[in-house]
Amino acid sequence: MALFEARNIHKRFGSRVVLENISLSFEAGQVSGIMGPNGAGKSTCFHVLTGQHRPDRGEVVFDGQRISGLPPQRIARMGVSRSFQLMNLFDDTVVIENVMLALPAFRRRRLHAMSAVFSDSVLIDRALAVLDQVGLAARAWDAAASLSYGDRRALEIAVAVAAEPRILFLDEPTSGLGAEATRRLALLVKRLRERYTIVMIEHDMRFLFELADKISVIHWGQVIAEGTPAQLGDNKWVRRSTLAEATHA
Ligand SMILES: Nc1ncnc2c1ncn2[C@@H]1O[C@H](COP(=O)(O)OP(=O)(O)OP(=O)(O)O)[C@@H](O)[C@H]1O
Repeated sequence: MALFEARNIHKRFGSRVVLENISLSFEAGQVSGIMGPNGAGKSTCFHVLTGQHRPDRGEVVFDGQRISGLPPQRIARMGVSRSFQLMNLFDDTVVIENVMLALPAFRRRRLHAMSAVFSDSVLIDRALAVLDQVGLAARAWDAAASLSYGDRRALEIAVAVAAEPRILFLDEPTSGLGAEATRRLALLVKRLRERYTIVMIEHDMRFLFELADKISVIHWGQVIAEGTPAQLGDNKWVRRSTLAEATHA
């Protein structure tokens, strides 16, 4: 059975139906991708999967348990972590603090003063281990605001990873990144896939096709195609988009 499933999801805003009847499944240990044109409903779908939106019909099941309708914080505590399209970091702090605040051990200790947090070697070691996973351990004590755009994206992923998820949702991880930062992010996702089940929305087809085991194409609020990158290479919509991307590159 898949680790995570969406079954017959329907979502409308007022009279606008955004998701018609979406079914998706993500296998443990795989990287799954979601692609589709602007406005197809990908972000809405992500919001439904991770609990920010409640579906009007259908259900979301994680590890055999129905999670649709639960508050997003509860879903997160069950092991579902996500990054957001807009970076969501504390800029007036150091890099490691962003990670420490997201550690379950931090919440369990109920430490309120940051000075207490910084003298807690267990929290520091755990946060450093997380930063090491994303290649930022050497920047731990630097100001968060001093990071490059690519490193900020890696820190955002570290914050999602700090929650010790079983499944990691990444919302357009390459958005705003240049070629070099995108290449480094691809290496990071390859490292993270050893530990986590990953689902990502992505516009960069080259990135997605290099990393994903399975890709679902969403269009008009429906899944119009699904398969391995090799299987999707022949899909009419995918070929058109790849061609468009190549001619704009
Ligand atoms: N909270 C909302 N209220 C009303 N309409 C919304 C809301 N959220 C999204 N929509 C509409 O739903 C449609 C799908 O939006 P969504 O952001 O899910 O698409 P997307 O595939 O992620 O697009 P993009 O690739 O541009 O990010 C759009 O027409 C959008 O205007």
